[in-house]
Amino acid sequence: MSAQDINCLQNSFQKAINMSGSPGIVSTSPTQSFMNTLPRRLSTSKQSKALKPFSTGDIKILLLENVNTAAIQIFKEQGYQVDFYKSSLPEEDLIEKIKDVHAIGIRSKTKLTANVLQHARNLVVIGCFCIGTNQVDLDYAANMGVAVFNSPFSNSRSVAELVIAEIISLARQLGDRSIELHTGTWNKVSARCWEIRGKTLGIIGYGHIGSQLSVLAEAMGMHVIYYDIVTIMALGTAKQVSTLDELLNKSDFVSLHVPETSETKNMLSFPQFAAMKDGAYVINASRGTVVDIPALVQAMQAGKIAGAALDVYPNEPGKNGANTYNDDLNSWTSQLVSLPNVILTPHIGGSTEEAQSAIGIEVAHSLSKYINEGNSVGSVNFPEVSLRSLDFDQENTVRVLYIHRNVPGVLKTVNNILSSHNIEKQFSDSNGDIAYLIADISQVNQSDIKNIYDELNQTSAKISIRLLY
Ligand SMILES: NC(=O)C1=CN([C@@H]2O[C@H](COP(=O)(O)OP(=O)(O)OC[C@H]3O[C@@H](n4cnc5c(N)ncnc54)[C@H](O)[C@@H]3O)[C@@H](O)[C@H]2O)C=CC1
Ligand SMILES: O=C(O)C(=O)COP(=O)(O)O
Repeated sequence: MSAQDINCLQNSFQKAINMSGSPGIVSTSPTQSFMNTLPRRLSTSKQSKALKPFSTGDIKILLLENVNTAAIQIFKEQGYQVDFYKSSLPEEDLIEKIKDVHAIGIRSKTKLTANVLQHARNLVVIGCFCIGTNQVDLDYAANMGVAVFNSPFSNSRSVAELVIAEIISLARQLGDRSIELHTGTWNKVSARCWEIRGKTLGIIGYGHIGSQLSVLAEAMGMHVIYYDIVTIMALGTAKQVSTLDELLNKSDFVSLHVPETSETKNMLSFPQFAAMKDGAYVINASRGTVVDIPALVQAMQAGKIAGAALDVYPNEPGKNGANTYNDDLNSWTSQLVSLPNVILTPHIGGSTEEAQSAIGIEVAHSLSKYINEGNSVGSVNFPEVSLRSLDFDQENTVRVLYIHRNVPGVLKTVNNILSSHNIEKQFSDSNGDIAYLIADISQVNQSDIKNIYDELNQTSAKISIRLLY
């Protein structure tokens, strides 16, 4: 019987977060603990200092940014309380909402900064229902004992297909022809319209999306070169080049597929546009900070760049609607929209039915497994630890989930505390300053549970503790 079948329970603890110091200074103080098996539905009191079992029905999850219904269904099947919003929330509303939830699901828009996370008293896990995790302060979350999960490749194909469409659209000036005809102008031209066969595509960042794009582009007869900070096996007949400049010098189309980092900020700016071929095209479906848009505008006005497709922007509106994309958000908007052969899309690279439902299922399962079993495999900020499902058939078994600072002597201390019980299985790993131990212990009486919790809670390296039973 799996832990899910049994609707295994989760603990809870109230986190009192002391933000007077660095992000690393996070103290947790339990006000409750939980779990039991399904038939029991016991109430919990947030004020109580005693350990009280509670059901998955007590788990609160906040879902923002129109996370797919497949995820909502999975969470509801788990019995969690789901609070769902179509858009992101203004920061003050987010701070209010995040205070009491155990889990939050977001997409690329919601910024989970230290300033927001410090208010999260009960938070156990964050789900990014997308690829990028730059919107979350991952270190801060790890130091709070909060694991973060994403979906590393469920929307890669959707992005690659969009980019293929954009390469052809830019080469044939499709956007302009369509706008002209929508407004009554017949403009049949072939000047500076090209086939893409035989042209060179330069891919910056040859990861999941870049390499997928490479295969599709070659299938249409393009030559592919790529630049990446790591050496990556070429697919098909693509070739890795050793410098960004070499890629820029040789490419007819340049497409960016790097994450948002300090190194990728303004990766294409004035010098890089100057290094590109005359009449080249630029496509950015990675992150808005990667292309210096005023520099792009200038390069296009000068005729150096013949077209651009942008899916992402340094500032993006928090919700759909008219007049959300204007100069109030980005000072260069009016200049950009007045240029010919510029395709602007509202961050829809991963927005397909296929991608969104696959992401919904994948991330919802990751979150449920972490909440119900403590399984952190796939987490992007945490040691990856799992144990096979807790054996609920065996009486008096408790799973201990202990997140702690990665300092010497912790295992000895913890195992001393657990030593009067039978440690059935145990696994521990570390990731930088954070370490995570899972242990299943048997021969534990109900009366022992609070003692174990209290003793673990007094250990100096502890970040957070959950006991599942
Ligand atoms: N427009 C949209 O809707 C979507 C946008 N994205 C964005 O696309 C990005 C890439 O996604 P994946 O391909 O899945 O990521 P990935 O992690 O599989 O690949 C990224 C590649 O970029 C390389 N890289 C990192 N820093 C670099 C640098 N300074 N110079 C050159 N190469 C560098 C890495 O080594 C890696 O090979 C995501 O981080 C996300 O920001 C992802 C999905 C949808
Ligand atoms: O997956 C990503 O990183 C994306 O950029 C897609 O973001 P979204 O889910 O559309 O907000």
